[in-house]
Amino acid sequence: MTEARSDPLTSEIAVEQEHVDLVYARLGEATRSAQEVAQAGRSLHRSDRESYVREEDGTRLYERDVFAFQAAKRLAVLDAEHEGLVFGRLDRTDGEVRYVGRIGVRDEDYEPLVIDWRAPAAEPFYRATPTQPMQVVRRRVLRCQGPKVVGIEDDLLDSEHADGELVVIGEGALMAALSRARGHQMRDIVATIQSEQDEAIRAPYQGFTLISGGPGTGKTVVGLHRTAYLLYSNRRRFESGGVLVVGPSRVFLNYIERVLPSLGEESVTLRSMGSVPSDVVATTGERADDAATAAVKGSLRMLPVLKRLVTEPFADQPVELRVVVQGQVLVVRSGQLAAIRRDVLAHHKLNAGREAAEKALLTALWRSRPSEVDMERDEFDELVTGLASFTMFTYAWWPSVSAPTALRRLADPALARRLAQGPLSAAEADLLSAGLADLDTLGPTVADGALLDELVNLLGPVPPPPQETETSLFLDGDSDVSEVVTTADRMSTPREVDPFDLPHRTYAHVLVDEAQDTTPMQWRMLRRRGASASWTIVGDTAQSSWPDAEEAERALREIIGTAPVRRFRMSTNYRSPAEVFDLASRVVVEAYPEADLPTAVRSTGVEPLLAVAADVRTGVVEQVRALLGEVEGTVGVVCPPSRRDQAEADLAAASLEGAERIAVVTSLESKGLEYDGVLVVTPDDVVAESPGGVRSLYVSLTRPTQRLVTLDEGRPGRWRPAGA
Ligand SMILES: Nc1ncnc2c1ncn2[C@@H]1O[C@H](COP(=O)(O)OP(=O)(O)OP(=O)(O)O)[C@@H](O)[C@H]1O
Repeated sequence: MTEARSDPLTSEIAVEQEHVDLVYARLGEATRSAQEVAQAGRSLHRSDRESYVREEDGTRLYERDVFAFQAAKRLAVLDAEHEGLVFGRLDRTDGEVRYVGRIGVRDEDYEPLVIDWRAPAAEPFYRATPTQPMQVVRRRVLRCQGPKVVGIEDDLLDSEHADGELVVIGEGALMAALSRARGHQMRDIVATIQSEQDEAIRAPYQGFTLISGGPGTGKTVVGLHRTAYLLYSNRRRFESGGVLVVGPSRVFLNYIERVLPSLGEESVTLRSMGSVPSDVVATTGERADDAATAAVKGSLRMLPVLKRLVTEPFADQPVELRVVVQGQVLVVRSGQLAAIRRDVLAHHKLNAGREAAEKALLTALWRSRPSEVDMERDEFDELVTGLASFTMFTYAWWPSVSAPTALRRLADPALARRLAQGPLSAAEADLLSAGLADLDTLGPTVADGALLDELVNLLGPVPPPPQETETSLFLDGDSDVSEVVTTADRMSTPREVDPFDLPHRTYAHVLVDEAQDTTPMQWRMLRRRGASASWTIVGDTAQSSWPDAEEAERALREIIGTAPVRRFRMSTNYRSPAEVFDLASRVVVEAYPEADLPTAVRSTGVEPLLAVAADVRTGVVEQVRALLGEVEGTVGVVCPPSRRDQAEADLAAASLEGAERIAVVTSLESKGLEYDGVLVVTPDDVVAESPGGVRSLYVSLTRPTQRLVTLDEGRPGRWRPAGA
């Protein structure tokens, strides 16, 4: 007892535990009572179908139900994460004490026990500083595991108003949070959001909010917390309209996917850039193209090529229409067919044009009839459209074309060269066709996604299939119809059934992370999903993998148009130790002097290790073994694409202790991620094999939270800055 009193941390924890217990007890009560009300409501409906719950009961039922449902949902997530519902406390100059948490909880008298972190009353928790204390004397961060308080970190903001009894513990929550080892998933920062981050999080939703800043400045977490904030402050708009969060890769999404649920938000669609078009095409991809091919596929110069592609007739299409009417042969010849095609495509998308094409064919046939054909126009049309030869012709001559079927055609080098003449050089056209050779076997690459999306837009949705019996009549066997949409295509594009429907899903808010990598074609794809949305765009041009930064900028400016723009710059690197970031920034400024360099706040006293090995494969295993011993958390092995699989196999074969903490990634895949220890394998190859060159190496070098090791082959690499 005396011992507990003499230890200020223990007694302060006990005080906070009391309040946290109160909150959990209240939540338990509310959950039970909501279940009872819901149960009562259900039996009311069951016992008397004609009667309704009285309005006010209904509202209460709704409120409690929602409250308990939300609370139960959030608690399930929090328990799994071992993080607390209540994480902050403010002691104010007027003596008021406010607790801040992931959701707001009130007691029976409607007095707040905890304030939702997104509520205006919680703002001083994030904005108050010693120079502008906003009536806050002490800011306290509680560290909880589930409902148990396990730690406290205080910031004294206004010592003048602190009375003698106020206990201040720890050196501040931020440093404590930053020095903790990382797991394989990103954690929320709700307890330690910094003032400049808070401003971006709470900015109004309208127009475009652009958040920039160097590596590790919290752009991603800020974007995600902003999403949670927008849902809280404008729930009706954003929950019904939908929020889309786009990240660079599937690996990245796995890394961030817990952040929003831990903040109580689950109604958000997360998509990797490769899977954005999954609402309109069945197969999407995460494969990367090589640097040069990606540059061609991502460029706006692809647009005229795709436009030509959709109007280009298939090689095996019939060249002449012949039907027999009243014993007379009527013919529409190839020149006339071409004119009809041009005319219909001037007014219709290909997949919406068959009906108009049919009408034009009927008119052409009608005009060509000899005088022996003796019938009215209506009768003539009915007769001709009932002829198998006519229907078979129209399906073969005007097939419905799916986007993958169209894109696949560009794998033919001769066709690619012909259609690309002008916008692309012959060498670029060859890269394009070679880059589509694996489309059928391996599926699309990330860059193909935007091309497929553009094609869906140009072709229009594939119309519904004809009746089953007709399908087998016209689709089986005949080589003329080999390019029409296959049954597999049809089944795989279930959304493309209503020709009048907008094929793309649209959203009320779009968050684009790592936006510096978004190619112009991808911006077009994203814009279709957010035509009337507000946007948050997060990025750092110094980390761009896109070779033509100016073209990407132009594409973004075009999306923004005249909409209001708000800009925020994050200035502090919370991830990398100063020693690591110093090396990384020297590397990037040599090639990219305008890089926006943040200030690293933490120092570990350990310089990066620049190692050289005669044999890279054994070197990798040795260095990873050492790193596993030096850091508690994750170890990332960042490789050039050509060495990734080998490194993974060698590390698996070595069966190192702690192997579950290792992740092997390419420099491109390491975008947005972080590890406690990082080994960058052959940095010169990272530069040579990545579209962004030195900028991609900069990304790799800025992934560690603790230790950085680089490994050169044979001798010190050319990438090293002078003096390193
Ligand atoms: N206020 C904060 N409190 C605690 N940790 C923070 C804070 N801000 C950022 N961090 C941590 O810093 C690290 C980097 O954050 P994040 O990945 O969002 O940065 P980024 O700017 O997106 O980086 P990059 O551009 O390199 O991808 C994360 O571990 C994040 O949790």
